[in-house]
Amino acid sequence: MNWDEDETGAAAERLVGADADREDSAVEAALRPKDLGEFVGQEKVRQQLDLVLKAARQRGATADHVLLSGAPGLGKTTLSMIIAAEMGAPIRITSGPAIQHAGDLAAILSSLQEGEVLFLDEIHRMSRPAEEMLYMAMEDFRVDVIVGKGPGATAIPLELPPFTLVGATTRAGLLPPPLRDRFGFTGHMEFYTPEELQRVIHRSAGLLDVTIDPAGAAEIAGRSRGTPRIANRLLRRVRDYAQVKADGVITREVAASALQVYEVDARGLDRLDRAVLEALLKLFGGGPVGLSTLAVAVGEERETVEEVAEPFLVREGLLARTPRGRVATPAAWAHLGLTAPAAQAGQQGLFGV
Ligand SMILES: Nc1ncnc2c1ncn2[C@@H]1O[C@H](COP(=O)(O)OP(=O)(O)OP(=O)(O)O)[C@@H](O)[C@H]1O
Ligand SMILES: [Mg+2]
Repeated sequence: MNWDEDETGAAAERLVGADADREDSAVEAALRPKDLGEFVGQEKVRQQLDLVLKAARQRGATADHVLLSGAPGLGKTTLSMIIAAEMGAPIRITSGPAIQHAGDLAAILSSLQEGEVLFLDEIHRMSRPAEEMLYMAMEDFRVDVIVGKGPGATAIPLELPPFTLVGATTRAGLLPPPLRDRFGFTGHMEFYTPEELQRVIHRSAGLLDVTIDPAGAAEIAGRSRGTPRIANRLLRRVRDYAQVKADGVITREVAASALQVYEVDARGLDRLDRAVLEALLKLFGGGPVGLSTLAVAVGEERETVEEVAEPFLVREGLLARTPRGRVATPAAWAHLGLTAPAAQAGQQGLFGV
């Protein structure tokens, strides 16, 4: 969806990138679960949302505004569509960056039907004036439309039908508190467990008419970085391989060979991730080393290393950011099959081991 925005080239083409690429956008519609029952994992959010929606339905009311926060590819857009489907309501989809002026938002709000779901993706990227208009719309179902300019400008109040705002953000921390407070329910999406991803993969394989055995699904799940979008993408690449090189059936061996071809390793690290780790271990003895030095060593921009490779390495407990620089953890040495030098052993206290 946002492959051409604030992303480096390296990030945009990554097989293990969490943002949607063009192909994803085309096939995702077909793979999206249509109701809460089909939605895999996220037990807590699902249960809570189920209650919110059931209660609203019983009262014959419009559901409260919902905020969904979580990393890219975890199912925020999917869940917003499920909310509309569960409420039997139409859905209007827009995004923060698409709303440049308060007038853009006023136009959307004033054309909503009663009970409609308004999905506002990347809500943290909305302009300030639009955000303020949204406060009033969410709370009082009313907006003030400003007509004219300067001293002669007048505010014309406009009543809105009750609607449900579903906001999505990858950065809940960036939302101003007044906006956050106006949501009746906030769902925090977590990364998926390998078992949950396995279920996602089996489900998608069924829809794509691909034969896969449980071990094959487990192999792909383990490399999908806790993210259904990546799981679905890897499944499609493995399917290509299975079709060309094997008899079309995805087994553990087929999945592992395919992902080796695509340079996605057993833990979901790709070439860039491994290059960063290898430089850190082999050239700098595990660190600490400054970000700029590390970036030069792998021939990448500082930002690419910091924003594209590091977050996952940190999440996986392979790399730590310390005030003195980047440091490899014992798990990093183990993952690359290398032995930490003796001096490194003394640093292990850093990681509580
Ligand atoms: N719980 C789930 N069960 C099954 N499939 C899922 C689930 N969550 C996400 N998916 C699949 O993952 C893909 C990405 O999901 P979605 O577009 O909803 O993510 P997102 O959180 O909106 O990402 P972004 O932050 O990039 O907008 C979809 O194709 C969907 O089919
Ligand atoms: Mg989305």
